[in-house]
Amino acid sequence: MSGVVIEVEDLRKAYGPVQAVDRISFSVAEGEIFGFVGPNGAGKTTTIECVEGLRRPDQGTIRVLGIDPHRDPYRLRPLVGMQLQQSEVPDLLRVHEVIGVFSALYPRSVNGDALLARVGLEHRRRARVGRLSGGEKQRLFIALALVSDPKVVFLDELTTGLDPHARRQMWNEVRRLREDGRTIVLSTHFMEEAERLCDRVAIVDRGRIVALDSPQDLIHRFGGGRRLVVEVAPEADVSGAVHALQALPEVAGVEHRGHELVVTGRERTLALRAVALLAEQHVPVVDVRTEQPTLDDIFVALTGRPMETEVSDARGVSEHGERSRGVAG
Ligand SMILES: Nc1ncnc2c1ncn2[C@@H]1O[C@H](COP(=O)(O)OP(=O)(O)OP(=O)(O)O)[C@@H](O)[C@H]1O
Repeated sequence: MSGVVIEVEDLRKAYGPVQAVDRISFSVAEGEIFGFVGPNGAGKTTTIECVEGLRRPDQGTIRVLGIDPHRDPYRLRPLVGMQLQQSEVPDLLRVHEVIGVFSALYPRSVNGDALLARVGLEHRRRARVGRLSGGEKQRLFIALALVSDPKVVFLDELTTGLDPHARRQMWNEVRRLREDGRTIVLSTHFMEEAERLCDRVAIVDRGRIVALDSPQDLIHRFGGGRRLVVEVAPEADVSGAVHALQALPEVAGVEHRGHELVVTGRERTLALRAVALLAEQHVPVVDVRTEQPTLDDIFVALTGRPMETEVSDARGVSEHGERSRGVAG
């Protein structure tokens, strides 16, 4: 199979008039962390669930480990791990009971206690699911996805609703899955998550992949290059310096905003050359900082609009709301 674990060609799925997935093609290599990033309703879950065999596509071919998930679901099932959504595990069950129930679904499963130790939940073995914190629940869901010791793990919005600390812990868990030699496919609303975690990212918008590459290459290709922001003294006359900067081969553009000069370009030497030139021109510089483009910038560059994350924003607000109520009360 030459290291390709997942191959998807021309996937399409509509719900009535809504074309949720519109001609999506991609492949995932063995040992890769592959991410789908996009706003609510972009089609991430539909794509992942078609690949898992949980939803039937209207069109397209899918192979996971060489298996068609719709023709041969029982052969595929033990080879892939799927993270469940919160609501799918009864709150009253205890952690070890949930692991037991899931283990019974597979002909071969890993030791439940070893699995709980692996995700740092051994001390919560007898806790009821409803008593777990958000981060603990997500670790339980990772454990459940690993019950059959799968080669491929799907994680859909694993960190939505978690605080930054728990989110970072989750990232480490996902990295450890890759260190085991597994292949991971995840979806996220969070550009930072995709940037930090994924080897390659498919940016999805309105049912289509609008870009697919490593985060670094996407940033390099669509990020608009480097930005140097130079704060100058209020009394400085910068008109001559602006012209001189524009003449530098490294410089693509110069914008004068209040007391700041924003210098853009692609070369690594941009900052050094620009600062040296300002010194030569005796421009009094107060502060210099460089700004790197992010995947958020890429989304804007590709779609012409910012990535609105209504669900995650709404959850963020309610999280803060709960926290501030907790502090107040
Ligand atoms: N079972 C369904 N029935 C009807 N429409 C659906 C169904 N599932 C998804 N959709 C619609 O298909 C589109 C894609 O939804 P999908 O859940 O795949 O996107 P997503 O990128 O995962 O979004 P989110 O981040 O909100 O989960 C949306 O317009 C959604 O409303």
